Amino acid sequence: MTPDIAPIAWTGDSLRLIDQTLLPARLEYRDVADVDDLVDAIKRLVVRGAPALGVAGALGVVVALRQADRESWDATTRDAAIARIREARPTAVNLAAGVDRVRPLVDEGADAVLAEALAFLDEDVRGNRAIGRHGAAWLTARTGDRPLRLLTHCNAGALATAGWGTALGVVRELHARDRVETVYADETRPLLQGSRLTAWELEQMGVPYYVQPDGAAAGTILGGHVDAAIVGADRVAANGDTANKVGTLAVALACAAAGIPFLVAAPWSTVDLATPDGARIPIEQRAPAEILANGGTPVAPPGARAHNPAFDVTPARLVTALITETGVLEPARGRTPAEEAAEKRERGR
Ligand SMILES: CSC[C@H]1O[C@H](OP(=O)(O)O)[C@H](O)[C@@H]1O
Repeated sequence: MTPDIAPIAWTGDSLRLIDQTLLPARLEYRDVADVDDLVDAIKRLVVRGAPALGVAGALGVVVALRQADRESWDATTRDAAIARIREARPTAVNLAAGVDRVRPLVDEGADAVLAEALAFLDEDVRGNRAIGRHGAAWLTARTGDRPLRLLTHCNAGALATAGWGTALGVVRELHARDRVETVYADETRPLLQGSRLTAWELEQMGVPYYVQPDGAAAGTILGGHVDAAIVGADRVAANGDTANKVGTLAVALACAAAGIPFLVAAPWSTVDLATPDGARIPIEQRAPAEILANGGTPVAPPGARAHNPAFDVTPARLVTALITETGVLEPARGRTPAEEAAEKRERGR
């Protein structure tokens, strides 16, 4: 399925990425044919968002194999390069899962790996469309037929996936049904994925929205201006605890205090059953300069220290609904991904 906004694609020779650090001012692409380039692109968030990182990981193995052929790497050098891609960012389980999805095919060569990676890309887009349908159905079943006022945090749109989006995929589906009154998009300090990327996507969709400071979210929610919050995820633990962009926990707490739904939209590729709970999810700590400077200009005194976690963890008891491509589970009511996965396996037998 060809996505309308394709943040990641294979050109035949290289991995083509939308350079998300330049949006919304400039829509430019970066063609990556070198492992060092890809690791840099992942670390600098040229490509970002858990599902997008998964596909970048899978296609990144093709990049490594093609480079290994060009530069006559031995297997040890090749495997070390693949490991560097896999470990480029720690929190989104999708990156490792994407590499692991194609890793068994490495000895069959780049073409076999590419076929599997492109199948993975297509699965992600299809899954996101299903997430949109399941999320829209869950919300409309609980809110009647009035248009909804939604709140998002960070960017979980087409740009964060192989296409369509997860949290914004639900917004797109609701918008297609004329069920969105407005969206409050948290700007999402420090890298502004909300004001730069979510706002850009909402403009493309024609959805009315406000950009707001992250610190305004609780007041907007408790002020009665929001019917539901919907966010993405970078890793969902087996018990339903969810890691997402820093500031998400505050949104979830405000939703609980206001008695409105807090929804997480994520494909099963973001669920990590090997991680039992949120305490075991590795949280990426990013550079102090992202906090202490603005566009390279210091904003804090020279001696300032920074605490810059890229993510926080929302406990399952605050997650009203986890929207996946196979349906909706309700962790706050005790339904865990581990239980759901076990039942899916039983049904599959
Ligand atoms: C659809 S998952 C998007 C998820 O990833 C973002 O993190 P980053 O921009 O640092 O890659 C953020 O947590 C989003 O919710």
